[in-house]
Amino acid sequence: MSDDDLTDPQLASEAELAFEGALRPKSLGEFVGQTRVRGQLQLLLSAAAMQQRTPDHILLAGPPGLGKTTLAMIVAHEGGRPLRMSSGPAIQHAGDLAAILSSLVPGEVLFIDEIHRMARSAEEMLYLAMEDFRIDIMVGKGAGATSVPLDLAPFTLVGATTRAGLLPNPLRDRFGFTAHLEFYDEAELEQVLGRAAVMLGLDIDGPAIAEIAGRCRGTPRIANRLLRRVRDYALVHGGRADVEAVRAALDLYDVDALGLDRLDRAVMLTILTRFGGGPVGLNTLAVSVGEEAETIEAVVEPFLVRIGLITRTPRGRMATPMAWRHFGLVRESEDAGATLPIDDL
Ligand SMILES: Nc1ncnc2c1ncn2[C@@H]1O[C@H](COP(=O)(O)OP(=O)(O)OP(=O)(O)O)[C@@H](O)[C@H]1O
Repeated sequence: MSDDDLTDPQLASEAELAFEGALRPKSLGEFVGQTRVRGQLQLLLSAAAMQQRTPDHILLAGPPGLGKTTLAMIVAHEGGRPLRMSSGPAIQHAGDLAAILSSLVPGEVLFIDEIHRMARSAEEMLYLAMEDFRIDIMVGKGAGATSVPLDLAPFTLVGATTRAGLLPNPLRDRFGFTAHLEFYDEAELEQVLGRAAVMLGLDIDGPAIAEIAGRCRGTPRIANRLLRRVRDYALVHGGRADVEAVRAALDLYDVDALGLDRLDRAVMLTILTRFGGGPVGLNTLAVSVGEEAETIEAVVEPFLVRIGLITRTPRGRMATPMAWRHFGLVRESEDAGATLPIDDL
């Protein structure tokens, strides 16, 4: 994706990485929202500190951009522990994992992002490492191969996944605590934005913050990204970041009042105007929009379903009454696909 793809919750670029790093909350107290998860983590970390032991292994599950990496950093920071960062795709052999595990220092926090994408052989090595702080290393090949046990320093594994369902049960069961991160509500996003604006030294008013919060799809990463574009807009136009500036900046980047982008709108308008509101099957929809079915299913649809613009039925995707209203269209009749703008009625 490009840096301009403002509503993609995945991390975009090196520039964004640096920007995010500067805005990341450093403690649980600074971390906005996710009240339940924060309380649970606080308890887990405090109990470990009181008993002077490494905290249990933690699994953070949830969609991209909701704060999993940030929480892993906080777990290390709150306990004054060093942090090692890796990711599933970087661990393609058991040897990759053995190299990391054998060099951990006592109490270190090991963060593995996208842990569901780790190699199967490494996963199996991780079971023993998590349970007994030990791994077996195979030395030699064929009939002469022997396994040599290696003791590890006690560590806390923090795994992050956007696809908790893909993790094998033996791995999932070895985490002492699983946190399910939820999308943020608008009040929480306003707090995220307010905090980021202060850190950026941006002069922005409350209504402008609320306007951005409504468009960022419940995701702090998108909130911060939209704020960056609004800051640019205010800078170039030499004005304050007020509601007008937010609307102008986000209209320029094709992010509408609900946070829909160009592809979301193409999908919705296809369902509404070409298929009379549906039901329409995924593949037919994908061909009509000119996009991969997988992209529609994994990226576009979850958000449209979540905000109530479409429903999934056994016969395909259907637009809801809210969708007709949002696009200013009405369904002409049950069996006809044609639509008329509300203004024409
Ligand atoms: N609760 C929060 N309070 C304030 N800022 C947050 C919060 N959660 C996330 N952020 C901000 O959103 C950005 C993205 O968060 P983070 O990288 O932790 O998400 P993630 O869930 O790890 O995403 P991915 O799965 O793509 O790695 C960070 O820059 C962070 O500043």
